[in-house]
Order: sequence, then structure tokens, then C-alpha cells
Amino acid sequence: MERFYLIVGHVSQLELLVPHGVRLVQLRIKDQPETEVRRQIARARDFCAVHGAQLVVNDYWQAALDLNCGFVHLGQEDMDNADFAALRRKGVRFGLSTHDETELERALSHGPDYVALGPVYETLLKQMKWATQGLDRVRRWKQMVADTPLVAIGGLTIDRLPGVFAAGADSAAVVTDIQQAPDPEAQTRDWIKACAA
Ligand SMILES: Cc1ncc(COP(=O)(O)OP(=O)(O)O)c(N)n1
Ligand SMILES: Cc1ncsc1CCOP(=O)(O)O
Ligand SMILES: [Mg+2]
Repeated sequence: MERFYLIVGHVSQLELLVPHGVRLVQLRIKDQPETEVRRQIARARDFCAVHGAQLVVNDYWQAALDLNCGFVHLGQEDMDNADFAALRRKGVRFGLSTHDETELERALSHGPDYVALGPVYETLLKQMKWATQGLDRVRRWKQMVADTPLVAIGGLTIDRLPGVFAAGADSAAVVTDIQQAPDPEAQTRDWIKACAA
């Protein structure tokens, strides 16, 4: 699995950052009408195809199916309504969020293409009911998921990457440390270098 996993909130961010060498990018659109969501997903799909990046569609699994996207990310609430059989029929891969062992068991029962654990560190992006997981939990998750790739998410920075990978994460997902950097393009390049190291 790609070690650098970029998450953006708008297709324009994806178009700005993917050309710097991003290979795995999630489009995480919130609070937009469905027509706008679908417009952005279609644009992201075409842009990623040209640039050799894997697009992951957050939440909107039906739109991903309709628009022929190959990868979705689903949280625990998203999983309640998701049609896993339809995703499988169309060969759409999926990653699933987990925060505790019950959720992990549920996620693994679906045979996901990756499991995400968060928030590893405190995140500024959204209010979460979960305490920070810390690196011990990353280590434990890696033992429990075995061959399923593990994505660490939440409060990650370049300085924290060595610890996260040493603890067993296969991939590091990031929003804020890139979005709020003075120069998001330079920060993206630095993340790519740090993840390759
Ligand atoms: C890689 C990755 N991990 C976790 C999440 C969070 O998904 P979810 O719990 O559904 O929350 P929202 O992102 O939808 O607010 C994610 N998007 N990506
Ligand atoms: C969506 C999500 N789920 C768990 S932590 C998180 C936010 C991670 O983003 P950031 O890199 O901004 O802390
Ligand atoms: Mg979600």
C-alpha cells in the first residue's frame, strides 16, 4: 500500500497537489449538495486517471459506483447503509475506519482493502468522541489486522512519521498538516520524501 495518503476537501486541492507525486488521494467532501459532490468526484476521477493516482471517494459509495470510481472509504456510520455486495460486484475496493476493538472486528468481517485507525494523535479537523489512540494502539492494531494494510490517521505530522511507521502503520493519512501549511505544495513534496525514507 502507498505510504503517503493525502486527504483533501475539494477537487481543486486535489488538482493542485496530486501533480507533485501523490499516488493515493481521498476526496472528502462535506456539506455540499449531491450534484456538487458528484461533479467534483467525476472531475477528480478524470484528473487522477491522467496523473496515475488512485482516487478514494469518502462516504459517497453510491456516487462512486455510478461514476465508475475504484475505491471508497467508509466510516462505521457509513457502513450501516453501504451495499458491500454491490461494491464487490463492481470490483470497488474499500477502506474502513476503526476506533476500538468492536469496530475493528466489524470492519475485518467485511474483508476491507485497508483498515484505518484514528485519531492516533489529537486532530484539529473535527470533534471526535474518541481519545487519542497513541502508538501502542497502532502496534496492537497491526498485530490484529495481520495482512490487511493499516492506515494511521489523526494529527500526523512529518516529525511523527518515523514513529507511526515503526509502530506498524503501512500508510499515513493527512489532512491538516498539509492543508494548513504555509505552502501546501512544498509540504506535500516533503511528506512524499518523508514517507519514502
Ligand atoms: C483514511 C481515513 N481514515 C478515516 C477516515 C474517517 O472516516 P469517517 O469515520 O467516516 O469520518 P469522515 O471522514 O467521513 O468524517 C477517513 N475519512 N479516511
Ligand atoms: C477524518 C479523521 N478520522 C480520524 S482522524 C481524522 C482527521 C485526520 O485529519 P488530520 O490530519 O487533519 O488530523
Ligand atoms: Mg465517513
